[in-house]
Parts: sequence; C-alpha cells; structure tokens
Amino acid sequence: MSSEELNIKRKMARQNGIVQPLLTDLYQITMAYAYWKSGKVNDVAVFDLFFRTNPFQGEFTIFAGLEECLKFLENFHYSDSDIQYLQQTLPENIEPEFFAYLKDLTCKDIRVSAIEEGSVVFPRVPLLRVEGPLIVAQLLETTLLTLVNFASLMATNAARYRMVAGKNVSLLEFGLRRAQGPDGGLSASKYAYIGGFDGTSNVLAGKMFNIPVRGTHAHSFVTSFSTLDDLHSVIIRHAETQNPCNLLELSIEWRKRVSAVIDISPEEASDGELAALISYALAFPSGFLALVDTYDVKRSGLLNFCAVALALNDCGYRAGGIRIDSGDLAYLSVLARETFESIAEAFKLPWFSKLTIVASNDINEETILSLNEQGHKIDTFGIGTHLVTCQRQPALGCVYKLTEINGQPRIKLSQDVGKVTIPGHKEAYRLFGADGHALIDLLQRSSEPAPEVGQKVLCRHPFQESKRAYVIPSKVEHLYKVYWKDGIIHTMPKPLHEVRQRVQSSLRTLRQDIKRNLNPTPYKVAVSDDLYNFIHDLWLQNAPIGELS
Ligand SMILES: Nc1ncnc2c1ncn2[C@@H]1O[C@H](COP(=O)(O)OP(=O)(O)OP(=O)(O)O)[C@@H](O)[C@H]1O
Ligand SMILES: O=P(O)(O)OC[C@H]1O[C@H](OP(=O)(O)OP(=O)(O)O)[C@H](O)[C@@H]1O
Ligand SMILES: O=C(O)c1cccnc1
Ligand SMILES: [Mg+2]
Repeated sequence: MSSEELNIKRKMARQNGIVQPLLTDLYQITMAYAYWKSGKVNDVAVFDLFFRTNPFQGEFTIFAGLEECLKFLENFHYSDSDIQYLQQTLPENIEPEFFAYLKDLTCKDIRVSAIEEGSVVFPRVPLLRVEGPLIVAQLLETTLLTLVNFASLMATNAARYRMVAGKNVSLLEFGLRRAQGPDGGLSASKYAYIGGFDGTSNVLAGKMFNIPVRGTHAHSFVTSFSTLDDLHSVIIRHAETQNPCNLLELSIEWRKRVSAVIDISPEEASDGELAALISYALAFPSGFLALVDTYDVKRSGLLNFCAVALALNDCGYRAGGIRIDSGDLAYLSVLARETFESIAEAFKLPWFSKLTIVASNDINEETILSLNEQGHKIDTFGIGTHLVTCQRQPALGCVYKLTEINGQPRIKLSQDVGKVTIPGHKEAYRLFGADGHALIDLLQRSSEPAPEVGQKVLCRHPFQESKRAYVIPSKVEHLYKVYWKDGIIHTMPKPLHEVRQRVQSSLRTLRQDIKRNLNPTPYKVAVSDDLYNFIHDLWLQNAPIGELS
C-alpha cells in the first residue's frame, strides 16, 4: 500500500468525532486572539510536552497516544459551524479578520518530533516537541495533552498488570461499564491492549482498532433459568457424525457420575444453573465457557459445568472452561483445577485437566501479587474497574511548556525546583551501559554534537550541582523522530500490535530494580554540562533579585 493510500485509510479509521479543534480550553482561543492582535502571527515557537512524575508510585511510564495526535494534526481545521460558534461565544469586540484567519488555519507549518509510541519514558524528557507558528502550536496544547495523558497512563497501568501477572497468564479488559464514559472506555480498551492485555470485551474497540474481542456470560443468564423445564430444545448434532444427541439427558447422567468422583451430592446442585449451562452450551458448543459462582462454586457450579462439558464431549465438542467472579479466587481456582484433574483421570480425558480458569471481581495489581504468593491456578484474569479508571492514580500530569520563541530560550521559574522548565530546543538520548541495559536519559541542546559510543559523557542532574556522573555508553539511542512535517505524516506510526510489542521490548531494556513493585530504583535523567550551564545562566537572568529590609 502506498503511503498516500495508507493515509486515506487512516483518515477513515479516525478515532472519533469528538477529537477536533474545539476540544480545547477556551483560553487557547482567547490567547490566540491576543497573540494575533499583538502582531505575533509570524512568531515561531517551540513547546515541549512532558510529565514530571511517574504514575502508580513506579519509576517508569509507557508513552502512548502519538497516533491519535497525528490524526488530530492531519484533520485540524475550524469548520464553518465552529467559526459561527466562536463568533457567538467570544466577546463582540473581536475583529472579524481574526475569524477569517482561524478559518484558514491548518498544521502545515507545524513540525512534531516525538519518542516512538510504546517506549518507556521518564520525567522531564519531552515526549513531543512541537515547533512552528506560536499561535497554532499554542492552539494544539490541550488536545495533545488530553490525547497523551490518559493514553500513557492507561498503557502504563496495563503494562504493570502484565508485569505482575507474568507472561503465561492471559489478561482481558472488561472495563467498559465502569469506565469514565464512552470515550474513556474506548481509549481504555485501546491502550490496555497496547500495554499488554490480550483482548477486550468492548466490541466497538474490537472493530475500530482490530483488537481481539473475548467474553464469557453474566449471572443474569444463569438466574434467568429456574428449572430444567425452562429448556425448550435440548438436541445438538454430533460434531462429526451429525447424529442427534440429547444434551440434557447426557448432562444429568454425567452429573451423577461426576458427583461420585468429587464427592458432592447432585441434589445440592442448582437445576436452574444446569439448565442455563446446557442452554449456553447448545448455543456455543465449541469452547463452552461457563460462569460457575452464581450459587456455590463447590456445590453447584463446578459440578454442573463438568456435567455439561462431559456431555458435550460425548457429542464431539471440547469445552473451554469456567469463570469465577466471587469468593476466594486462590482457593476456588485450586479447587477447580483439582476437580478437573480428578475427572481427567477418572474418565481418561487428559485435556480436561487443562480447562481454562478465568477469574474476575475487582482485581488489581495487589490482588494479583497476593494471589501469586498464595499459589493459584488461574489462566486468565478479567479486569475492569481498577484497570480502566486507573483507580490507583487517576491522572498523569503531562504539561506543555514554551521553551523557545523566535530562537530565544524561555524558562518558567517556580518556587518548586521540580517545576522549573528546561529551556531551549533540545535533543534526548538514551545511553546504554555495558550490560545492555538503559542507563540514563540525557538531554542536550540541539546545537551540541550527539554522544558517541565509547566516548565519555558528563551527565549532570539538571538542578543539583553536586550530582553528576561520567558515562561511557555502549549504545546511544536518539529518542526523537520527526513524525509530522509540511502538513503530512512524515514517519508512519506503527500498527497497534507492533506498538504493543514495542512496549515489551522497551521494558526489557530496563533493569529489574527499576520495574519492581515496591520501592523501585529511580531511573536517571540528566542534562549535558552545556545544557546545565545554559539553564542556570538563564535562571539567574530571569530570577529577580530581592531586597531585604
Ligand atoms: N485469595 C485472595 N487473595 C486476595 N484477594 C482476593 C482473593 N480472592 C479474592 N480476592 C479479592 O477480594 C475481594 C473480594 O471482594 P468482595 O468481598 O466484595 O467479593 P465477594 O463477596 O467475594 O463477591 P461478590 O460480592 O462480587 O459476590 C475482591 O477484590 C477480590 O479480587
Ligand atoms: O470487577 P471488575 O474488575 O470491575 O470487572 C468487571 C466486572 O464486571 C462484571 O460485574 P457486574 O457488572 O456483573 O457486577 P458485580 O460483579 O460487581 O456484581 C464482572 O462480573 C466483573 O466482576
Ligand atoms: O465477558 C465477560 O465475562 C465480562 C464482560 C464484561 C464485564 N464482566 C465480564
Ligand atoms: Mg463482579
């Protein structure tokens, strides 16, 4: 496919209609007018988009949202109705020529350099550098922030769940019903996938982003059946012979045989639940997956499931497994696995011991860590609320700061040293140590030569004079690529599944102690000696000298 065709396809796959130039704060537009009126139309600015602290008490962040930013730049223009709305909304004294100016605005003179989506990133290192006409670059602030902040927070959250769950467990995102509204839900599904989830229950996200969709069934399906008489049809054709099989008769027969093996009386099991499971099995005989905790996992759900799964086996179908949504998930998963193993042995069906156990119910990072410690037999976690609402930290604080105007550096001072901005047009490099791990991120002035492999570089803490170190990198990675230039996408963002792989490969470059859950070691972000002096000279020039009296 040519890049033009790809571009067209991407336009069609635009995330949703609400991402548009008016999805911004009013002050961007009032500032645009004031800039325009004060003759700043030809001013050229550089803005950095970065965050100051890693989320979730961690020491890393996953950068996400870049593709959506590029789509936004591509489509950026004020429609007639946008202009009309602004004319009605802004004060009457606004000169009509300003609206004519807005009408023609596009991002053709903007250049965006960025870190690759899916990379691990760290505080103060700009994720995006936006250069171009001051007014346009200013107008992009809020929308770019909203596209990067939640995306990166979600991708980081998902990557953390993946890390604690380990690579042999499946992770499904079940959060749409609990998410921060429809758009929060859609974004959560997309970035959970990027962060390492295997699928989502969100069907629209599946369609829009080509993410695998997965699911089981709800308690309502079980409770809608009360007796075996609720079953209307009970016949299924054998998968190979096509002979009719009576799934109800077979299931009742199997329930008796299984109850003898696992020592649970069939009288205790719910017939309504059995009817529901048979009915679901008739609809989805291959990979039949049943919710087993509606009444009692041990005394009813497991027995009924095993009965239907064995009946299906007589008809030539292999069941998939169970979902447990309440109770002690470690204990119940071990119980379920032991039950499957007993049946596998009793009836000489080895595959039965490998049936999938899905667990859900308010799961978060701590629950998974605790379940790991206790020993569990869960194959798949279904995770909603804590994942998609990022309950442990609901926002990532990315900011967008002016660092240069018309070639002149700008600094924002603050009582809080951590909030002082690093001025000027900069480059970012990741320096790798002898063992191949990422060692430090280094910010330099763009006029400086890039660090070189095997050459000693002085890396300094941006604000603490005594903190510095020499590094001899074994590899140097320039973190920025130009993604947007001359009104078109200059570097094509990678497809979702490649961004998802990038997250895992990028995380592998970090030392384990930086990724650990409890008290992780901070990763170092430094500035070159040149940039250090530049920051501090500018700081002195801009800080007023007080007078004591
Ligand atoms: N073995 C375990 N170790 C640690 N936490 C667990 C374990 N098993 C379950 N949990 C967690 O404990 C919490 C149990 O919540 P709660 O008491 O509200 O649910 P429940 O009574 O089991 O189910 P429900 O109210 O949905 O019927 C959930 O957050 C669940 O993820
Ligand atoms: O627990 P979460 O991580 O948010 O995962 C999604 C939850 O959504 C469903 O619950 P449902 O809406 O049926 O409500 P309930 O289980 O809380 O009763 C499902 O049974 C999960 O428990
Ligand atoms: O498919 C499921 O099991 C599911 C989907 C959404 C929420 N809870 C569970
Ligand atoms: Mg639940």
